[in-house]
Amino acid sequence: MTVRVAVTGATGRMGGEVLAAAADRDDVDVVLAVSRSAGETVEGVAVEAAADLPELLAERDPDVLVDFTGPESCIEYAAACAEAGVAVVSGTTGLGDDGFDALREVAADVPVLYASNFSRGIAALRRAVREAVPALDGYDIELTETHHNAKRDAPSGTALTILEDIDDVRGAAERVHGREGEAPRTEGEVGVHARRAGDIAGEHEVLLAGNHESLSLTHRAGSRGVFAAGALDAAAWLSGRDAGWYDFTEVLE
Ligand SMILES: NC(=O)C1=CN([C@@H]2O[C@H](COP(=O)(O)OP(=O)(O)OC[C@H]3O[C@@H](n4cnc5c(N)ncnc54)[C@H](OP(=O)(O)O)[C@@H]3O)[C@@H](O)[C@H]2O)C=CC1
Ligand SMILES: O=C(O)C1=N[C@H](C(=O)O)C[C@H](O)C1
Repeated sequence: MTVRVAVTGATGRMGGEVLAAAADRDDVDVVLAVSRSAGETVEGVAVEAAADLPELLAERDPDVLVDFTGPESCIEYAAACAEAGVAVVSGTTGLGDDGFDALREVAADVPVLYASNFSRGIAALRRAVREAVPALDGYDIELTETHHNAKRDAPSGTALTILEDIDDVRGAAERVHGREGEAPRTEGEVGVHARRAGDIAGEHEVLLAGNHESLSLTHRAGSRGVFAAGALDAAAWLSGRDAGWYDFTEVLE
């Protein structure tokens, strides 16, 4: 079955990657691509006005919308999907508690699959972290993420997800964002470091150190294509499901 896909933020880095990845697959068909500035063609797809999204959803009847945009637009576009009965796959980060609450409201009406990272490698890293942290009780933990110089939010959505994983298995910890001046480590804190440089697609390292040893769990995305592929796998998986909140790990099971 071919899943009819709509893409928001079509002129953005990830929007373009999703359109490029979709062109190489026969399980998805892009029926709509929108941007705040209509008129461009991206990967051979004509980009239409995001302001017309409600009407365009009714007219093109996509099964799933794939959204990599900004926190405000993600919620606006998802609300339009709730009205139109269109499922939502979103990887937009920086949503904050209010944004997640709003997205969960959308999930009362349509299926919503959210992931701060659509790579399989990060899913595996998260499993490894959840195993390593309790196995290395008392070890210091430092989390470092590195991204391109145009990224808006810090720390990355993936870093926040990994921090939640650590809290889940070890109990809530104090997070120390960078250090400066007289700043000795306190027991149990997790150091969090965000680097921004060049066009790095995304790197995350969890460092555990203690007992005269250290363990470093590192993931590097070689290109944004890995995220686009995961998001389209999620779209194909989500189509036709009941309204509700879904996780990328369910796609990988
Ligand atoms: N979960 C994952 O695996 C991944 C998540 N991301 C996340 O995806 C998001 C987009 O990243 P990226 O593509 O690099 O960013 P870009 O800035 O390149 O693209 C985002 C696009 O979203 C649209 N947009 C941005 N702000 C607004 C707004 N206020 N209102 C309406 N539209 C807006 C714009 O598209 P237009 O002008 O066409 O409307 C913009 O080009 C980020 O949150 C990033 O963290 C990125 C990679 C992987
Ligand atoms: O903005 C990006 O580029 C990325 N954002 C996501 C995040 O915030 O974790 C995922 C990926 O690392 C790329």
